[in-house]
Amino acid sequence: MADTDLAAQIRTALARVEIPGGGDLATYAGLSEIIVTPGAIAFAIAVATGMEAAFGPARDEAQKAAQALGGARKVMVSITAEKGNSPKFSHGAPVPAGKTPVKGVRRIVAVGSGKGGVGKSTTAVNLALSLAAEGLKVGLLDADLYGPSLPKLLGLEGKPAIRDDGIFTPHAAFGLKAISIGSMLVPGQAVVWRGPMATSGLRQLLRETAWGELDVLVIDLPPGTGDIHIALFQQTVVDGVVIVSTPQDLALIDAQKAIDMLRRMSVPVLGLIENMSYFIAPDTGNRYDIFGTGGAEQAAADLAIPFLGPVPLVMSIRENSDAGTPPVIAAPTGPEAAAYRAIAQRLIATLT
Ligand SMILES: Nc1ncnc2c1ncn2[C@@H]1O[C@H](COP(=O)(O)OP(=O)(O)OP(=O)(O)O)[C@@H](O)[C@H]1O
Repeated sequence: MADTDLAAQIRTALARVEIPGGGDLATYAGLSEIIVTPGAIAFAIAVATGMEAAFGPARDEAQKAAQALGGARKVMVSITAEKGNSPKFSHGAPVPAGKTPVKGVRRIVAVGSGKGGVGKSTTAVNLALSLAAEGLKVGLLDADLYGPSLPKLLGLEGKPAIRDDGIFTPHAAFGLKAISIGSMLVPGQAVVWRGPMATSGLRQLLRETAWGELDVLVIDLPPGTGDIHIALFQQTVVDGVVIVSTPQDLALIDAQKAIDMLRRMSVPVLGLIENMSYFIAPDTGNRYDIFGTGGAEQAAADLAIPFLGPVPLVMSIRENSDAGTPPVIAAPTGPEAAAYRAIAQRLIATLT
């Protein structure tokens, strides 16, 4: 059945779900678009602030109705308090209480960037693998719900298995436990979830995955600062964030914004990684500091954050990543692997 037909069938079924105050969910103005992918069904019910609990039974019924039609798909129905009515998280506001850890996970390190395309996902994958190479049990979560790249970078195939109790079994990839919303989409399909659905999707990936016991969970964040970041940092104990930047970007205006947000939300900034820092010629192996040296250290010092190290600009990083074999696995003794390993070691020292 086409995804749109299934969405329409679900909407029809929601006509039998009563909502507080009379009426049914299908015609309720707060019902979002119903998103259907090969692995998931997601929609949100926007309610006035204070009405969240009253809508609980309607949500549960909606969940059942969607599950009955959705087969093996994972159903995510979230209730969200209407934006206009909810308290704003504004500059200088105190961080809300209620951050909780993730069961079985000792440390959470998120990888972020001020803007897109700086190599954040590539860095997150190779950093996670380098932490594993230091003997840690490592998980990797692709929280870049709008542009998931983990399936490609790790060569993940197929959807993650879902247990009878609805919990995801993560993929095993080069010794990591990995999960990505991208695995639940068909290739080329864009995620068009609006804020509340995206944050609820992230919450489920984070909390309803069988991580087992992990020393560290690395989270690949979306670029910039948005709903996903705020939701994650409000709800979850994150040990810190690593910021990836490129030398061209070292005015660091965008990174500065990300750091400001982290500080306001009381999330430690673990340090700066300078990606595509210097060039290694593929033929001679010679190093060229094409952007000069010392800029990143200086920028990190200006921002009062630790400098975790540079990663060279190497053709093989792109080629191996595109082929689904991370560079630290493809060439474990190469200069790129050494760079990621040095960063992982500094990070471990920062965390312990
Ligand atoms: N050090 C490097 N040397 C060579 N190529 C690199 C390096 N780091 C990343 N790349 C390449 O740059 C491109 C962008 O990298 P990546 O997808 O990791 O960026 P991103 O910041 O996560 O992007 P997005 O914002 O889209 O999620 C990819 O083609 C990747 O292979």
